[in-house]
Amino acid sequence: MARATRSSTKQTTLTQYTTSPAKDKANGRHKAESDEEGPKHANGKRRAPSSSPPPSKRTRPNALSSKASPTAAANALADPASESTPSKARSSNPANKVGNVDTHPNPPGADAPVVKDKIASAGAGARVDADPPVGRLERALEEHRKGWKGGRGRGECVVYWMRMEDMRLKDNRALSLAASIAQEESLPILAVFLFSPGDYEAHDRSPRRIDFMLRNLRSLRKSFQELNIPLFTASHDQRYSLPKKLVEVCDEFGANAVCANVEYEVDELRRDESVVRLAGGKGIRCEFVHDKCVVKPGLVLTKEGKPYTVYSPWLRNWISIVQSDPSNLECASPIQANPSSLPSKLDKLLKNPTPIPDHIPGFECKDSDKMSVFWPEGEEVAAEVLRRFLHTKARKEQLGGGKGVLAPGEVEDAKHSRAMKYSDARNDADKDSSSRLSPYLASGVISARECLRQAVAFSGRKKLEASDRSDGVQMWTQEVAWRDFYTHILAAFPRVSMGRPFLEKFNDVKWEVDEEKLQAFKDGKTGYPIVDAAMRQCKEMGWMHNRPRMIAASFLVKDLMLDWRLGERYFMQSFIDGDLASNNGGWQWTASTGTDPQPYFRIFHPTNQGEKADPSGDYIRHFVPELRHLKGKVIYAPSEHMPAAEFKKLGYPAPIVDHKFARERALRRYKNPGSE
Ligand SMILES: Cc1cc2nc3c(=O)[nH]c(=O)nc-3n(C[C@H](O)[C@H](O)[C@H](O)COP(=O)(O)OP(=O)(O)OC[C@H]3O[C@@H](n4cnc5c(N)ncnc54)[C@H](O)[C@@H]3O)c2cc1C
Repeated sequence: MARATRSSTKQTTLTQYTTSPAKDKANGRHKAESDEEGPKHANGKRRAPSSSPPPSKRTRPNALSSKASPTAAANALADPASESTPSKARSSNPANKVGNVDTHPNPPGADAPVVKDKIASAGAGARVDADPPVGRLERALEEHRKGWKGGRGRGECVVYWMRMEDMRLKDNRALSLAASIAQEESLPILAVFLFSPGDYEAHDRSPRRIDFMLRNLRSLRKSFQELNIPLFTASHDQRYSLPKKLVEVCDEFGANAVCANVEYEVDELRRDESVVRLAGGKGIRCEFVHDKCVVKPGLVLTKEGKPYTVYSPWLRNWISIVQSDPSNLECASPIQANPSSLPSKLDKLLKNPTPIPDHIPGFECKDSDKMSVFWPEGEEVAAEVLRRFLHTKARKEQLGGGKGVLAPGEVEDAKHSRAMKYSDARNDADKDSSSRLSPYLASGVISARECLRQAVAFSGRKKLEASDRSDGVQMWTQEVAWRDFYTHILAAFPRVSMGRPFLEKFNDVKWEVDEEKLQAFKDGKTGYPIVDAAMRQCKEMGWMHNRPRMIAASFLVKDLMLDWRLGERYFMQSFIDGDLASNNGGWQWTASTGTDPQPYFRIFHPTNQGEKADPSGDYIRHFVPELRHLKGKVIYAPSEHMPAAEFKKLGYPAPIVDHKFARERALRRYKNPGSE
């Protein structure tokens, strides 16, 4: 019988979603922030980030009426005029249609207008922040639990609804919970995965991310089969009616209960709220549990009980919560196999599984073979990627995709491993200095808890410590915490995912509209070698080292003066590790519009940044072959250092913008949003 120990199936509930954000004046730091240009105070210190003005008025959350009918809830979710995450244009895919209203009115390629359409109004943003969807889901669950009078009594299974952010069997809270309910009710587990192209489209999912999802799902199907657990798959085009589809599947297989891990994007939370009402109305027990973050969003609060908006004090609080409550890092109970004899429908499904397609139409991954080498799928792979980070040395030949994250030739050396050297080397893009776990964490192929448990065990400490930035492992722990931080921000201030800047005062910053420059940026042809190497790494690997991500993002926003949302979107559409919270957080930090952002007057110099991020120049040489014969400093700014005729022979573009001019323009426009 599939089962798990209930005690370790952590089922956390929301503590508080406040009605006004903190005016947190504490001075937080983002990684690698000290080498930008910018005015200094007389004491030599750079100015602290400006504090973050909240949307002016917030109202108390409206408790959802317990009398709301399932249909009403479903209709509310399906209302195209509701403040859901705005969508992008892709095609005439029927998924774009809600009733007769086309939710994606712009033709593909018209990037600038599409981004405009993705921006919710200030009012809509403030309203969604005032009553965040995660709180609404929690309240719906509470009502559901209170009103629960037992299920159908004669159900045939318990459904674990897997989604694209929790693609693992190990340390999976919703799966463990499903297993424990199944054990109590003496029922088998059924795993369900519903493909939702409309959601992938609305969230700018990249074909590589979708391909990675499909590859992992195939690997998981085998693991499920070994446990006699059938996996049901189906594709559903109308994303707003996905809750209905799920409940139909539950009905078809006679499910008593359905369990899933919470996803923190606005649309997903609204969808799940609808699932609770629809399924509850049919006598199906519903459980959504917190799993993505180490500490549940809503738990790390200021003394005033408000969400933090600055990283450093948030981190201190986060660490003390993790240290004082070991259950935060506890592994969810392993599940056991289903009984050998299954109800006939499940038995049939186990023997004749529903298909996992090669691709999802509209998301064909042209370089799937290459991606499978760079980023192989599966839980064992993720575990080995983590092990190598902790135990093996950095390699120059691994700066690109090479033979992938599991390329042979690794050198075991726990004393000088990438983790041990992380404090000093994490910003070096010219070798594999970081873990490269982000694709696995973003798809939930490994849990953040597991990463931290392994890091603690490796360090020989008894508990998580993360205060010492000179200690590689502790420093890395703080990076994993950024993932929690940005998810907490998304949960508490959901408007950030609706195109709204966290610092509303920067909403009016004037952006350029320049398709040619945008294209040059995407193609890695800006004439700034470090930016071009970064953008070509993105094209080549579907991934980028963190430092080049920051440099490239800064170049788009502050040098080209193009809307940060264009870059946010392009990264999501390109990366295999696309995660809405981290991507949005990274872009808003760089654009100086986010929580605890890079102050607007500190502008990366793309040439100096090249020298810092790529001290050997090998990163540029690898990704920009036109420059592979250049030696010394010339590689960071060839047009400046070489005679014009020599430079021309390289076949490499001259800079598409003058940095000095661009810097002054950015300072002007940020200082007085709305002005030229
Ligand atoms: C503009 C921009 C966009 C970004 N978009 C994404 C994205 O879509 N998905 C994504 O996972 N990360 C994103 N990041 C964060 C970061 O760049 C990547 O997580 C990191 O480069 C992944 O490499 P790694 O796994 O080797 O990281 P490591 O340095 O080994 O860190 C370990 C893990 O910690 C987490 N992490 C580290 N730094 C950050 C950070 N600044 N913010 C959030 N999480 C972090 C990641 O899960 C990462 O895998 C973005 C950063 C910027 C500046």
